[in-house]
Amino acid sequence: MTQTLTIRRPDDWHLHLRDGAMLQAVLPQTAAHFARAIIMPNLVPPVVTGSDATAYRERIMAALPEGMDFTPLMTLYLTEDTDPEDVAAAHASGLVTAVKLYPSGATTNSASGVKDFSRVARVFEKMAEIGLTLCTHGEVTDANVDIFDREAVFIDRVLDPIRRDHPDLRVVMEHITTADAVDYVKASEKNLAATITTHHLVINRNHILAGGIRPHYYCLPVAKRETHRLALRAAATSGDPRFFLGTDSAPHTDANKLLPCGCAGCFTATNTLSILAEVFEQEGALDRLEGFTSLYGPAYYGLPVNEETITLTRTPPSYPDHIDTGDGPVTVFDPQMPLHWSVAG
Ligand SMILES: NC(=O)N[C@@H](CC(=O)O)C(=O)O
Ligand SMILES: [Zn+2]
Ligand SMILES: [Zn+2]
Repeated sequence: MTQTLTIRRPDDWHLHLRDGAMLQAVLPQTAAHFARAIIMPNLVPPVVTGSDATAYRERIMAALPEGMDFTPLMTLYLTEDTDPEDVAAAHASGLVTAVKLYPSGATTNSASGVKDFSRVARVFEKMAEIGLTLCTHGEVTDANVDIFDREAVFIDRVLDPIRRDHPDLRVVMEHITTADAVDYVKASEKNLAATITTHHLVINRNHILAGGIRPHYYCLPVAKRETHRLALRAAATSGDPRFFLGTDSAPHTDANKLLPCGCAGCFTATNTLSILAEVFEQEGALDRLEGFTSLYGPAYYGLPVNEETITLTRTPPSYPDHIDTGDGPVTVFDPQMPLHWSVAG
C-alpha cells in the first residue's frame, strides 16, 4: 500500500477569503497547503474595478503570516456597468487572472451581479480579444426554476448562448454539481473547463436533508442526487484536464450558518487535501490527484506549474472541528468518513 505521495504544490482555482478578521483567520489555512488561489470578489461591496482588486490584494498580502508563501490571483466582479477598458487594463498589468460572472441573486453577495446578459456583451468581446478567462457561477435565478435544476437550465439558457456569441471567450464553469455540466464540458472542443469542489465529491443532497436539516452541508449550487455526485467523482478522477480543483471553501460563522435563513457555503480549506486523497484512493486514482490539484488548472489558465512539492503521508490527519475567527467560530467541513492521509510538515 502506498505510504507517501509527493505532488507539486496545489493551487485552488476558486476560493473565498473574505476580509478583515475572517481573512486573517482563514488565509493561513489555505496558504499552509496551496501556492496560489483564484480569489472570489464577492465582498460587500464587491471587488468590481482594478483599483478595488489592487486594494483587496494588498489587504490579503498584509494578512499573510510572516514566512508563508502565497499568491492571490485576483478577479473582478462583473456588473452591468463594468468598463471593458478597466478590465483590459487590469489584465494587461497582470493584476487580474479572471472576471467573475454572478447572475444577480444567485448566491452569497450577488446582488450587484448581472440581470441582462446583453449589457455585458462588450466586456465579453474584450475578454475574448485579450484572452481573459470568465469564471461563472452557473445557476439561473428564475424563481420558477427548481433549485436542483438551476445549473442545467443555466447551461441551456445562458452559458451556451454566450459561448456561441463569443466562441473565443475562455470560460470556467465553477463548482459544477451535475452530470449535465460534466457532459457539457466533455462535449466542448475548446475554451471550456470546470472546477469541482471537495465537498461535492463527498456529499449528495441527503447529507443536507436526511435525518434532520444540516446547515453546514448547505452550499450553492446545492448538492444534487447521488448520480450527480458519482459523475463528478468520475470526472475529477478521470485525468481529463478540463476538470480541476476549485474548493469553493466559503467560510461563514456558525452564527450565520445556524439561522432560520442561513448562509450558503462549506469551509473546506483546512482538510481539503486529506479528503481529496481519500476520494482519489477510493476511486483507485491516487496517481491522478496531482493532475487535478496541481497541473490542469495552471495549464488551462496558461500559468506555470508550481516548482515546490508537498508530501502526503498515510497518517490520519488531526485538525480542529472549527477555527476561531474574530467574527466567531467557523465549522470545518466534516466529510463523515475516516480520513487516512495527512499533509506532512
Ligand atoms: N458556494 C457557496 O455556497 N457560497 C459562496 C458563494 C458561491 O461560491 O456561490 C459564498 O461566498 O459563501
Ligand atoms: Zn458560486
Ligand atoms: Zn464560491
